[in-house]
Amino acid sequence: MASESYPPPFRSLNNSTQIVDSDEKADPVHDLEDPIPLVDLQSLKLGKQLGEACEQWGIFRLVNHGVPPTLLSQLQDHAETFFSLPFESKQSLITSPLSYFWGTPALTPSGAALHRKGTLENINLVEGFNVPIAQLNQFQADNHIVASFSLVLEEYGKHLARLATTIFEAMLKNLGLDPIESKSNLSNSTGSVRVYRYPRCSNSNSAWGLDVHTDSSVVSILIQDDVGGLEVLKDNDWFTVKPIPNTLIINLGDMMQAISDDKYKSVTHRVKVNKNKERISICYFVFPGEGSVIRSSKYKPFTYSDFQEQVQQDIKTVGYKVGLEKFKFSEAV
Ligand SMILES: O=C(O)CCC(=O)C(=O)O
Ligand SMILES: [Fe+2]
Repeated sequence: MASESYPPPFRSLNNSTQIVDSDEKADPVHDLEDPIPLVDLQSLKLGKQLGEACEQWGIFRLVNHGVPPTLLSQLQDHAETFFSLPFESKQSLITSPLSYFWGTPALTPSGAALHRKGTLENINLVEGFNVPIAQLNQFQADNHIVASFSLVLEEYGKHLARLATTIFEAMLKNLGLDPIESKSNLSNSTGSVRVYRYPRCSNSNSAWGLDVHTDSSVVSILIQDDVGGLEVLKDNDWFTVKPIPNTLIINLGDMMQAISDDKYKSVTHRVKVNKNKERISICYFVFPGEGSVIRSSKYKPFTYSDFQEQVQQDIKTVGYKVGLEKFKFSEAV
């Protein structure tokens, strides 16, 4: 892979003079066959499988999801082609309402990278671009690589909206929540796709692809290539989310944890970089509608924009996202 495709600070990551030490980071990771619960979208037992996975893990693997395997492989091929373009071309080709970023997954509402307090010595080894799906039709793509990628993303976006709605409705049913009252807590017009590339890094202990975090979304829907690196926390143990072709990974985010009154978990996860291979993943995040208030017994009523504002402020001042804790009834704001 031509190193000029990488953001400049990533170009020395495979420098052979770097010390390569053991593969293990501080905490051990369980590398079981496939620990992640499986949910079959076509199964009559969907509600039961889903409820258990959401309560115990906050993440599950979705099968029989109806996204054609050809579409999934097209997405992967387009992402590889795009990321291998020179860094400067990627910066100039991705224009508003899309945005290109690297070094952090934290973005401002307009899509610019939001660098944390005390950063640069502490960057995440990731580059990507953000695509607000509802605004994709406003994107002027003059370059043919980007234009054909955006058509594939538009097609994928329709499947993602369908899946997010189906899963959300099944979760509401499982929680015994009123589907009409809770409907606005998921709005597909807020959906955005992030396409990521994680560089390979000979010293994979030196930095993370993505630091430990929870997603702020209602749900996130993720596909990954065959490299692996995503790890999730359950009951103080880390587990690898293996790459399994044609399966989708569904993560619950902070909004869903609050909507469920803490019955469901917003899963804690992180991404490790690989010593030998770069990795591509494509993630969809969907949020409550604008002005939609989340009410529960654990948290003060809040909207997603209240939450997002608080997160941005915390990243700038404390250096990390504090998250739902800030909205707990017992917390002083
Ligand atoms: O790349 C991945 O596997 C996960 C990405 C992720 O966790 C995120 O964007 O929030
Ligand atoms: Fe995440």
